[in-house]
Amino acid sequence: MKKEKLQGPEQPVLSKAVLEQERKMLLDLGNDITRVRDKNDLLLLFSRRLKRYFYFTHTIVTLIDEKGGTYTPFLLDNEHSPIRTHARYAELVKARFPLNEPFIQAVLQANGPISFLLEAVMDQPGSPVFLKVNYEEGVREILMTKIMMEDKPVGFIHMYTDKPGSFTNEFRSVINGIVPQLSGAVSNILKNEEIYKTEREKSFLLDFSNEIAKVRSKPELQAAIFKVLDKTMHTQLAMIRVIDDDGIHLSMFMCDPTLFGGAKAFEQMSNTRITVEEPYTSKVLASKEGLVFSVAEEIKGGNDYARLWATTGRKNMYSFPLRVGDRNIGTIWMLANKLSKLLLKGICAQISISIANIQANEKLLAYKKQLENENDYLKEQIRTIYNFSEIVGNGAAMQEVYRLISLVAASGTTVLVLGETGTGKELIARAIHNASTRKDKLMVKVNCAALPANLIESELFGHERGAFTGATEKHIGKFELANQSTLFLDEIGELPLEAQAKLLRVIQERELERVGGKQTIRVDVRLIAATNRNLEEAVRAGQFREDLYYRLNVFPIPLPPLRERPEDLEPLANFFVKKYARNAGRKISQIASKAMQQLHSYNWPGNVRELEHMIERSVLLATDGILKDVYIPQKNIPEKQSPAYLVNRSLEEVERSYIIDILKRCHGKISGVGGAAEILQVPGNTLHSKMKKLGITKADYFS
Ligand SMILES: Nc1ncnc2c1ncn2[C@@H]1O[C@H](COP(=O)(O)OP(=O)(O)OP(=O)(O)O)[C@@H](O)[C@H]1O
Repeated sequence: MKKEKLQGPEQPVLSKAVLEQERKMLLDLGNDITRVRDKNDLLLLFSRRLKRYFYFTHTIVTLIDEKGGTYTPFLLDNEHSPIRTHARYAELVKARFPLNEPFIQAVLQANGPISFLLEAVMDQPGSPVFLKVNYEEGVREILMTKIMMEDKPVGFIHMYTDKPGSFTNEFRSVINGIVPQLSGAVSNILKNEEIYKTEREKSFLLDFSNEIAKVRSKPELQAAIFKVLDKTMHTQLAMIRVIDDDGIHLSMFMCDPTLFGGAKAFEQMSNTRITVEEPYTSKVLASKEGLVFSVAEEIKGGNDYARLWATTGRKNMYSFPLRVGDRNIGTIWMLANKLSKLLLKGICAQISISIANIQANEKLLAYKKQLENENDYLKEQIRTIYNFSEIVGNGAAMQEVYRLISLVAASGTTVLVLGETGTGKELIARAIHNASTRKDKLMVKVNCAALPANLIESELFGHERGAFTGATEKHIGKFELANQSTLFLDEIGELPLEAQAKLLRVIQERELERVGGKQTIRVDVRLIAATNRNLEEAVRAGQFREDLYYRLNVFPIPLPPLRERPEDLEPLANFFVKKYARNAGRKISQIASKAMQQLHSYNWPGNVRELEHMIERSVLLATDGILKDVYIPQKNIPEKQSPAYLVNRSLEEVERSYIIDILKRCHGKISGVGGAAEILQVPGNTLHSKMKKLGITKADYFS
């Protein structure tokens, strides 16, 4: 060590006047300190007071870093410091000076203020550069004293003069007396700063948390992160990597592409899929509160990434594990000179939750999409496998019908199709049959309403030759015909009570005897019954056996009337236009919107059958390629039809009105003596089919 001029710390003998001076100064300073709001004001007041009594150029306060090892400027005298214009000033005010060098060690070991001639110490090995800089600006001597807090040095007061010898005994004695007060003030400032910083950080975190709570998607999260890093942390995101579902790999989740100015190396790096074992990543993931990598140190250590980091001019790479609870979900990387740990910790916690939410949301959306696709696929499958292609209508009501069909079709369960006349009950029965294992055999249909009461049994169960008058041949009944297939009992509600009892027995026993026969015949028949009647009411009215009702009502499929599924009207109308235009060899491709409106305004008591007939008629009457007119039934049709009324009506309409008229006259009796079929001179069955074709229901002739 070069020879240095050490003054004090021996206690000087002070005159009364000096003591008085010191007391007054301490008092003044005490008052000042209570008024100080800004930390630099403290130093200014201190300098000004002191300058009233002593000569020196300027003063600064440095603080020892928390972790020790260095000290750094804290309070600056921006008014008087001669080095403010020095080229290295900006560097000096931010610098960290090591504590383990002889100059500052001498200060630490001294029991009070200690002064040095700069010339003597500035060139010593390890001496802080501010000594030389001050010397270059004309400063010649420095007086230093420790600031103590709870018996520990926390910093230093530096006082400088351009006139060696300025730091007299009196001066040093006053400084010595002032130090405890100054320490208290510095300590208050530090505490206040800490509180203020914490408050500010908390408020930033609150703002960020509010912002991030609104985030629903990755781009929104990116915007929120970029904003907080830029505005609050004054840094940029280098990268966020998230751990893949396999728990091993990490993929790039987000980065700020502007940070490295589109460097190829970054692109390469971000596209590389790394694992949790990658040395840096594993260190970060294992760390409790993140790691800071010094860019310079990393370059020295041969870290290739660090060369890229250095291009930003920032000193450190901050990396934090992204965690939700105890689970690591990724890592975040930011380049900065200095970042607040508390703030980083809070921000990373929020980012972690947000990423986890977005991932969960993305998974949910993907799952939903997959379910939707599966649903579409299954619907399509149901339609193709079960061949519902001839059934038109895709509205919610029909979807439910298709679902029920697909549930029941493969089983042998008895099905009861319920719905108004013309809603498509037979179509549904066929669809069930076609989707069942019995599809290779024909479905057998019996219309229970169309059979004369005395023939029903024979029709269903067959008869032996000579069983009754007219039974000249053995007759195989529909049940036997439908063995290993499906028997469709249409209009089951019309079955006479006697036949109901027999039917019940066959259903229960799965065996029958032909009328007039002795032999028991086992049958394997799947039953589908349909009715437009309210069977429960019929049971209550004693018209339908309760036990049979329960046997049939195993799996009911209700078919909604057309007026309750208007969404199906247009597809159905278009379907029938195509069908009947093709049948008639006509080129009609669409229905005019006015006609469609008319269709929608009608409430379709005869349901799809009525619509079908109306379209068939309209197609035949159409004059060009667009169906402009539909023939909606007129209400209040006069009882007596005048010839004028018959004008412009189709043959079918006239036929329909005529049959209804006759049925009305016969009080609804179709076949037998005095029945409509007799008057019209056609067999009962023929009249029944005709009525069905023309959509004539009981409502027409009983009204
Ligand atoms: N969804 C539909 N898609 C295509 N055509 C349909 C549809 N529903 C009914 N139809 C047609 O309407 C007409 C009447 O249908 P179906 O005979 O099945 O009705 P229903 O309910 O059995 O009538 P009823 O009670 O009078 O016996 C048939 O020509 C049928 O093809």
